[in-house]
Amino acid sequence: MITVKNVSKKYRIYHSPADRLKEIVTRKKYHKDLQALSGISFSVADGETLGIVGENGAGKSTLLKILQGVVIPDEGEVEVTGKVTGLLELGTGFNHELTGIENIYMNGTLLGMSKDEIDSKRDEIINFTELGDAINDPIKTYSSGMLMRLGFSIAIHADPACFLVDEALSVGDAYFQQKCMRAIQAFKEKGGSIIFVSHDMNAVKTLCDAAIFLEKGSMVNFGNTKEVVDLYLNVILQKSHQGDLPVNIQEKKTEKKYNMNYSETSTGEVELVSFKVFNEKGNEISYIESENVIRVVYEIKPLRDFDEPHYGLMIRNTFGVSIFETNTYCMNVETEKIQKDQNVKVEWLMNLPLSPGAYSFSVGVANKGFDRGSFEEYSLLAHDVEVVTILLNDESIVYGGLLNLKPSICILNKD
Ligand SMILES: Nc1ncnc2c1ncn2[C@@H]1O[C@H](COP(=O)(O)OP(=O)(O)OP(=O)(O)O)[C@@H](O)[C@H]1O
Repeated sequence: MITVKNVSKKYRIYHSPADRLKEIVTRKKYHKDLQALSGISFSVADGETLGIVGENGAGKSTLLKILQGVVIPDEGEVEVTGKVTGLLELGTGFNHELTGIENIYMNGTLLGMSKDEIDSKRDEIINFTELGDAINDPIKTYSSGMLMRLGFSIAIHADPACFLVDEALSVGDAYFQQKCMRAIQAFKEKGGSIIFVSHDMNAVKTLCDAAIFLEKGSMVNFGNTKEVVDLYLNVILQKSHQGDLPVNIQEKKTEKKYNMNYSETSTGEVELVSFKVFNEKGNEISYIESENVIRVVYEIKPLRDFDEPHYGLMIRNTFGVSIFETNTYCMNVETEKIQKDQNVKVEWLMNLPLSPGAYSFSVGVANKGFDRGSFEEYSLLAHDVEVVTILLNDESIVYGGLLNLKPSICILNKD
């Protein structure tokens, strides 16, 4: 169990090391303060995974360092039952002149392991790294991926109560990253808590039970992962929008025109008038068997003229993970200019080879596309306007995973 109460941290920024000295000698202020964290409070129960999201410089690493005891907060308290270890800033706690094995002893001791404990886990730690003979070489010869393998292996074997995971994990190759994720999952199943910092929103949604959105050191939101991540993505969208009007985020509650509660990021220049899903026979549906064709129809009302409008659709699973998303710009579909109050009906026809479950639909309208799918103006993003349940198709093969890729297979029996 981790409890963080009202934690704040200020850094002093000096232009040069000389300013630090001048300040001591003259007792005049030669620094400016940077509030890296203010008034952060949350708790993480045993077996729970908490995600932390936020833009660069939001204070995520500072918070992790405080939890690990590497940085002392100016105010507030952190209570941890047990040990906190993790993979922060590759190479911290390592001596680069020493070998991999020597560093296991040194770093293990720093993480609170006794010599006997390290002796007993030494082979397990080495085997997990799969570094082979390189474990006897000084770690100054290691690549960042090799350092990460060593750091992760020591940290996860140090018997922590809470494991901190940040972007350092991403320097590992795909094989080792998956191995780490399996080890983290096993740690969680044994009742360990995890704090996960990532810019990969799909990973946060899949792994975390709750999430925190940090902005400029303050907690903007703490709670349901999907809601926190959606809010974060909406804020990012607001910042990429270059139009004259600001994009506002609102929680919409409407009469049953479409789904009851959905969140909308909008400039107020486009309204979603209706949203419906039909089967092949033209009946409106809220459930359908997998691998059937659906027709999605939505109508929008522009409240101003658009020169280069584009229309998008996104399908997400119950974790909020995007299963498929695209738009007319990405599909190279030419669209016509639209004028104020001239409603537009957009129809999508597609097959849904998705595994059984509930899926939500989101609608986007933007103006002036560029690059591989960015827009100058994000006029409307209405999340989760409708939910459709996909039922098992008895005629389908039995498969696991998110969707049926309908493979063909060829087996050659050699004599
Ligand atoms: N040792 C330090 N001295 C001075 N300022 C610092 C120090 N460490 C961090 N900061 C500042 O504190 C703020 C928060 O930094 P932090 O590294 O915690 O952000 P972050 O959310 O982890 O960012 P990123 O996503 O880029 O890793 C930033 O403005 C950063 O410049």
